Amino acid sequence: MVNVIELNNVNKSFERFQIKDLSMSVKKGFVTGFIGGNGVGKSTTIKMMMNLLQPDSGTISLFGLDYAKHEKEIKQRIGFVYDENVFYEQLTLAEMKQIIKSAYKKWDDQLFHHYVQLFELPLKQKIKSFSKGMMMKASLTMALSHHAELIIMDEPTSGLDPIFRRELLDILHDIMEDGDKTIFFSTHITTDLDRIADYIAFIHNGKLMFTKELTQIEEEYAIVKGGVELLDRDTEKEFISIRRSNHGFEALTANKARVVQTFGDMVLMEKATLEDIMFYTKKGAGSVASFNC
Ligand SMILES: Nc1ncnc2c1ncn2[C@@H]1O[C@H](COP(=O)(O)OP(=O)(O)OP(=O)(O)O)[C@@H](O)[C@H]1O
Repeated sequence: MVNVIELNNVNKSFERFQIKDLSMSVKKGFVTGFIGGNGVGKSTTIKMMMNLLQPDSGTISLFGLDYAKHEKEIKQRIGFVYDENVFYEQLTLAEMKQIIKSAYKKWDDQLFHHYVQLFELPLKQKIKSFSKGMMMKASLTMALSHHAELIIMDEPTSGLDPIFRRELLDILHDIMEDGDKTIFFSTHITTDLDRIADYIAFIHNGKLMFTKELTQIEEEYAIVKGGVELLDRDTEKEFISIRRSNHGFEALTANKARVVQTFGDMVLMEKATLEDIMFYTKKGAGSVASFNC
């Protein structure tokens, strides 16, 4: 399988935060959701993928090319949606389009007008008067109008109402139909990913915890519930972190099969959502941890 994005041993330090030895790849022809809590390094990673920020060390390549020699070619092939306004606010959408259009060889006016209509965007209204949702729709329209092979989006669904979020996911789904496109996007709204993602990349405190197929996550992870008398120094090792209450414990495992071996039918197992995985990983922070509630 071809990788469209590859990061190898990437490090980036700010005063109070570090991306640590991050290696990850994004597969061509699939949707990868990039998840993690607030301030864990998602936007920093995406900015490095877009060459808006340079790593201190490590390598980054897109379509097998590096930015040092091929920046223009790479940027032509990417549709980028950023969670901040990147337009000139004094301009109308029609005027802004003329500027963006001139930067792309494969710009498609017909496609642009298709999305303008679909998203019900006003062409002649100044961008400064756009709502957050309209701004996101305008950003998407620009990103989708030049036949990009790779769509990279930082929090595209944040600030959107549930109906448009769902519509957006349908549009992304349609874009994937031809099999050649790749989508990589960060999100806090993990339930969106159930609808569309093939792979999940999970980052925590600047470290990549995993990139896995969504189906593999479902096979490996589970929430386990049982009585606290089942827990001791050995059995606790089965869990990423454990939540104890007066009624018993609830814990996240990344190895369902071993939990069955260890506990048999003395515990209950439920599907772990991506939110569960993020929550328990944060509580565990790398080592087995218990917390009370
Ligand atoms: N230019 C910068 N200078 C110093 N610190 C920075 C800079 N950019 C980001 N940071 C810090 O790096 C950390 C990670 O930020 P980043 O924006 O990558 O997180 P995120 O995962 O996208 O978070 P969120 O989901 O809240 O947007 C934060 O603590 C942030 O304050």
